[in-house]
Amino acid sequence: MASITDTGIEAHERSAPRDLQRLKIVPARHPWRVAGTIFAAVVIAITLHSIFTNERWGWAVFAQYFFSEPVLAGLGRTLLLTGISAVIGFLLGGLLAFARVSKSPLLSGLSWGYIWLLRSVPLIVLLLVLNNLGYLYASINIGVPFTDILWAQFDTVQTLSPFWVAIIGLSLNQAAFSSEIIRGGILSVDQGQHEAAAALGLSRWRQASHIVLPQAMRAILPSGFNEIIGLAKATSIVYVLALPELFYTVQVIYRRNLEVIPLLMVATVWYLVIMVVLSGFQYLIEQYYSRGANRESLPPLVDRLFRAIARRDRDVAPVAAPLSANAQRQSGFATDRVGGEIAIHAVNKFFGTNKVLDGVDLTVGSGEVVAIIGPSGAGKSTLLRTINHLERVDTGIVAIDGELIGYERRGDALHELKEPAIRRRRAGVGMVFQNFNLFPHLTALENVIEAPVSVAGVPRDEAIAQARDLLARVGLADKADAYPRHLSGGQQQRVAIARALALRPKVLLFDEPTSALDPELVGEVLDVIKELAKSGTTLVIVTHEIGFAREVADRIVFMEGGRVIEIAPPERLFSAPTQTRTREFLAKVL
Ligand SMILES: Nc1ncnc2c1ncn2[C@@H]1O[C@H](COP(=O)(O)OP(=O)(O)OP(=O)(O)O)[C@@H](O)[C@H]1O
Repeated sequence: MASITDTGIEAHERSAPRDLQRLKIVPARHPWRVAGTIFAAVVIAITLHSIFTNERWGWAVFAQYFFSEPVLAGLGRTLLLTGISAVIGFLLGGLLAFARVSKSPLLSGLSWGYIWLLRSVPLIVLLLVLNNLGYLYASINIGVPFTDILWAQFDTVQTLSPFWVAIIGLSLNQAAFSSEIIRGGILSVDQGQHEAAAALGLSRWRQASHIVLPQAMRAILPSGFNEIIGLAKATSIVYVLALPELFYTVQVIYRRNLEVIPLLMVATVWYLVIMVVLSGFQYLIEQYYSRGANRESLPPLVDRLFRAIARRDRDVAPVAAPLSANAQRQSGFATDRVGGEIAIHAVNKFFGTNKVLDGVDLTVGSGEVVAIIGPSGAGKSTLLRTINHLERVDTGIVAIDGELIGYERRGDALHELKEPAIRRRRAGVGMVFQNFNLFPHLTALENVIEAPVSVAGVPRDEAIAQARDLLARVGLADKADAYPRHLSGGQQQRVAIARALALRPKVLLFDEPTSALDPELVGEVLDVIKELAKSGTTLVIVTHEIGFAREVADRIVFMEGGRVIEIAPPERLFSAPTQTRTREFLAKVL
């Protein structure tokens, strides 16, 4: 009989691997794969043999012209046209993409019209029209339109040389296509990323450049490089302008010496070289933007190189800025914080015809911990999101310490504030989301310092020291340089809590902070929130963890159908609820 050891593993189960170790491993045979490989090798050998032994390919002529001066000059022009048009095209394309996704119908419409027009007109037609612009407009005037004021005047034909016509035509055409690629990348970024950035108070520009675009790049790069490779080849179309780029140059030569094939090979091999170089760049840039995107880490050397490029080494070297012994020992949060007072009065909110908040009144005192519970669809998350104005209310007011977050009172009217003002007021309200919404391309440390550096203007070194301290407090001192995808769900949520705390908020909102976690990870997040509850920060927690709500909250709010049904301290609400609906709900969940 197999014996049970102290570790609980039966003896025969432990001895089995030892038997297996003696066995020889025989790899599976794949005869068809071998046959296919031999066939492919034979085809390649025959092709190469034919190419290099058939004199008609004219390799001697090829060698004579490959590095010849006119060919190299043509190659230079091709590279210049590709490089300049790609840069202008993608910059203009980026502006068009942001205009297209903007909330201004005029900007969006203008962008749509441009893309529609330029994608419809064949490139060759565009180039020829631009080349004949001098016929339509004899001069280019710079001044004030519809007046006689004129600062400068240029002759169109003289100014627009074939080279500049080619640059303008290729760039305008490229912009239309690349804008759609960039828009696709922007749309691929999860909505939660925008919300997390907004909740941290990041400016529009910072959101776009540091949060959205780096993540969008993963979707943009493969199609973007396709476009650039296409552009490198499409430059040959400028032969219609008699501009001697690579292809036009070899055409001129073979018309003279009739060595068509060798000269076409000269152009082909140079195009192949360009493609190899571009593909190499594409690989490196794709690797750079895949930091943190995959579960697997990058090879250590590549990772170190990229960190050095991003000047992040000093941020993440675990021994360079060790945690102070004091911080290592700390497990709780400073208890001298002054929490904000939240006043929610007569708030109504519709989604279409669905009334999701119905006359909600609630005040939360400074430093109080309030848990909101209720059935699914009760409006709990929506109410929470109105507190930091991620959700606009239709009527009613939400104020923190007497200050309305999204509005300004002028006389009898509430005027909606512009984004920068809302962002400033939001800085006092931290938010932790159900799905964490950490920025996946930034390490844990970089996630935490993002708002202090870019919103509060804290010097970077100071922000890093504070962030290390915060990460230590949530038990993640050793994970500062880990990307979110390399952390467990519970660890990610604790980083999210550290990030929300980094701006020292007066109020902290938790939107079902443990719903996305496996049961064994829930405890570690709840422990951090319990510590926070003692710190004096006002906490509002939407949760389905009834036991936790009972333990941590000063008061429990029960909601249903968009209305607050009952508010009471936990000991009263759970033992003697006054409302029938509360009783029915608790009977189901307790
Ligand atoms: N962006 C939206 N557009 C339309 N309807 C929405 C939107 N967000 C929420 N709702 C609706 O508003 C109601 C309240 O949703 P909310 O997420 O606030 O509920 P909840 O109490 O937090 O539910 P749960 O516990 O399941 O998360 C639901 O009927 C939901 O379908």
